[in-house]
Amino acid sequence: MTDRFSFTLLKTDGGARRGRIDMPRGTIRTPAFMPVGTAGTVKAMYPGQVRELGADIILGNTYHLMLRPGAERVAKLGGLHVFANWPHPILTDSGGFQVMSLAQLRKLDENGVTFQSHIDGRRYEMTPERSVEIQGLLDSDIQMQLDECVALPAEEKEIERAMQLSLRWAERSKAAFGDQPGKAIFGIVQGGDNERLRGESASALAAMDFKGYSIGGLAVGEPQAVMLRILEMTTPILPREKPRYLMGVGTPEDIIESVARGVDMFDCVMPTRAGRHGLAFTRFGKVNLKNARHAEDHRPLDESSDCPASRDYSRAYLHHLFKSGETLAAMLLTWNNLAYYQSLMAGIRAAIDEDRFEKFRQTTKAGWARGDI
Ligand SMILES: Nc1nc2c(CCNCC3CCCCC3)c3[nH]c(NCCc4ccccc4)nc3cc2c(=O)[nH]1
Repeated sequence: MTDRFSFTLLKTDGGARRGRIDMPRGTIRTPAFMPVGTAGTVKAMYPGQVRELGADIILGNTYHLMLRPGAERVAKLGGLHVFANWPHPILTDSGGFQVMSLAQLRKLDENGVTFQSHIDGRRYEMTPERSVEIQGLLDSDIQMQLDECVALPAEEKEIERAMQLSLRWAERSKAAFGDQPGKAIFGIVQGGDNERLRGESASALAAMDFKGYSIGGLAVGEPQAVMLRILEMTTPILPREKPRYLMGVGTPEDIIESVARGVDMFDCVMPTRAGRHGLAFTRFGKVNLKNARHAEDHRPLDESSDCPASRDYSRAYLHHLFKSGETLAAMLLTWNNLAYYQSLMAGIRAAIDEDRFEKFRQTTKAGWARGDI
């Protein structure tokens, strides 16, 4: 065990990196997929199940928790790990991205963002300092600076304004975080789809000596090719010996292509949210179980899987559960999807360990392309 945050780059294979983050609450094997939790655990899953699937770390939801039950109350109840019975590492976002996508009547200025709760209309002010305070009250292990993410496409001057503001907020967030050896705060690279601005953001943040770096401002409406081009020119500017976290990404294909371009950590609501809506991720591709073509298909999603949700239930039964609006539908498909995502990450890590990542990438993508499954 360790009393401080440390990242070890164990191996590289082309652009892909295999690493490990050691923290007081546990070790995170990278490349890592981090399931998104709402009140600190993952919808339709038991914490123990999420852990058994191989998740070393999950996301907590700063925006949601600060509104209800409130960060101070979570602290009074022992912090998020105790509250939600997840004793392993938790990463929290700063909340700014969610404010801009979920809150009403939000106003952003130099000091921060003020908004009204979408739950009860109460007014809040989120500054870099308050965001760090909230993430501290949640007892988050890996915290994010407050930043401003612009949706794409956007004007260059708008992207530049938001990127420069985010750099000033990076300084304030890091100052507010201070020195907490067992925890980390990450800077967030912005700059939209503009390579000059991305370079300025990444270089300035690298000089601020954060313990890790998030790549923000992507998966916000740009084509995948644009996201990958930005990754290609951003990761080489970031310190090699620190972890890179691509925020909000993504599909299995996004993940494998981003690993190839030097990304270590991922989060996305896709496997959990899509699972609740009937979309199954498998090694053969995606299956929409609400589609009538599954109504009499006795095959499971993947008979060779070691996940009961993928192996022990027919597509016909899953189709029935979704058509009937049964709770078990969301439980089984969330379980299948997280099992698939974690098995993909385990396959990526093993492939890098054994110098066969490129072969793994081609074989895995070919499996998805099998079409009618
Ligand atoms: N600070 C910050 N966060 C970002 C996030 C939120 C990452 N997930 C947090 C997580 C916390 C707990 C609750 C859930 C969210 C992003 N998510 C996406 N794309 C998602 C694209 C997407 C993918 C699938 C479905 C919907 C949307 N781009 C993002 C860019 C940024 C960014 O620049 N700055």
